Amino acid sequence: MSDTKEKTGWFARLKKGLKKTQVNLVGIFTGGVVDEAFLEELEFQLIASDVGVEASAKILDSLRDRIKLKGLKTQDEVKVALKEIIAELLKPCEASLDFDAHNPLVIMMCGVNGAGKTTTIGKLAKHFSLMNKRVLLAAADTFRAAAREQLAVWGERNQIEVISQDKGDPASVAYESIVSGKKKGMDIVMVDTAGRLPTQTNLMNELSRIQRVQGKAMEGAPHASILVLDGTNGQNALAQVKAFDEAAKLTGLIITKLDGTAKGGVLVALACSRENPIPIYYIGVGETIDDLQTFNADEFAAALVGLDK
Ligand SMILES: Nc1nc2c(ncn2[C@@H]2O[C@H](COP(=O)(O)OP(=O)(O)OP(=O)(O)O)[C@@H](O)[C@H]2O)c(=O)[nH]1
Repeated sequence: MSDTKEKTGWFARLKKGLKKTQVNLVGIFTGGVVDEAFLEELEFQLIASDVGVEASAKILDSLRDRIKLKGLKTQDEVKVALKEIIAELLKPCEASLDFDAHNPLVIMMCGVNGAGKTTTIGKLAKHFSLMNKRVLLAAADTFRAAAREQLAVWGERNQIEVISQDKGDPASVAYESIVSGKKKGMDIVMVDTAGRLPTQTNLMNELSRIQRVQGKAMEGAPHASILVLDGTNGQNALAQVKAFDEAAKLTGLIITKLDGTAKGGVLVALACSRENPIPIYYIGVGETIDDLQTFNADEFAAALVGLDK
């Protein structure tokens, strides 16, 4: 995830992944004049990319100021300014996990059904073990047998230990995994939880319980409480963040499937949705392990408007 060659490869993948979102946004930069009609069309396309009405208005205000201040004339100049404004808005969301803060670092993943939790855990576990971290997985999705099996098969293939219980209590799977992780000197314990909808009150309460119980196994656990969001959900992500934050005290987000959607602008909406936006740890633009990378505001903004870094 670090050297320049890998980074270049990732940027190309990110740009390709965001193609569907880019198409409409980039399509309006035809080299014509920068007039009111052009700016209104740009605002419309931002809204269509799920940037949201408020965030789009904010971007356009800043853009108009910059056009005046810097005397921008061409659409190319406006595109660069647009990229800079989006990058500035996204910057507060940049964050990385602090692997040295706790031993083990306990990470809990939650989200709606099919958001990509289990596959993301698999990709991250692999990334972490390539960083020479010892990883333990807790299959606290006791609801769906297939999810447990998916994690078990994956763990076996990658020589990563997975703790699970047949029809067990998810909170106790999480608890026991942390105790075991401490005993075995693991660096990271990752807890998978069952998919649930914000409207399923009993399941959201269960998530709160899974979260609370971890603190009994280790002070401050889970140290990272991550909501995995399906990028194709667009603006619905905002409601999911609110509900899961209330239930699981989120520390960060991972946004998957940005390759399958024209709604990639939702990251800007998330960044603008509150004064202290929830950090974005990783984003996913495909099915392979290399398609999940740390979130970088500059790269994302450039890829979104179809510019090079
Ligand atoms: N195209 C694409 N597909 C992805 C990405 N991330 C995950 N997926 C796919 O999304 C599907 C659902 O992923 P899962 O990991 O099973 O989702 P989950 O959240 O664990 O599902 P539940 O256990 O039902 O809640 C799988 O087919 C993944 O391969 C991504 O970034 N891009």
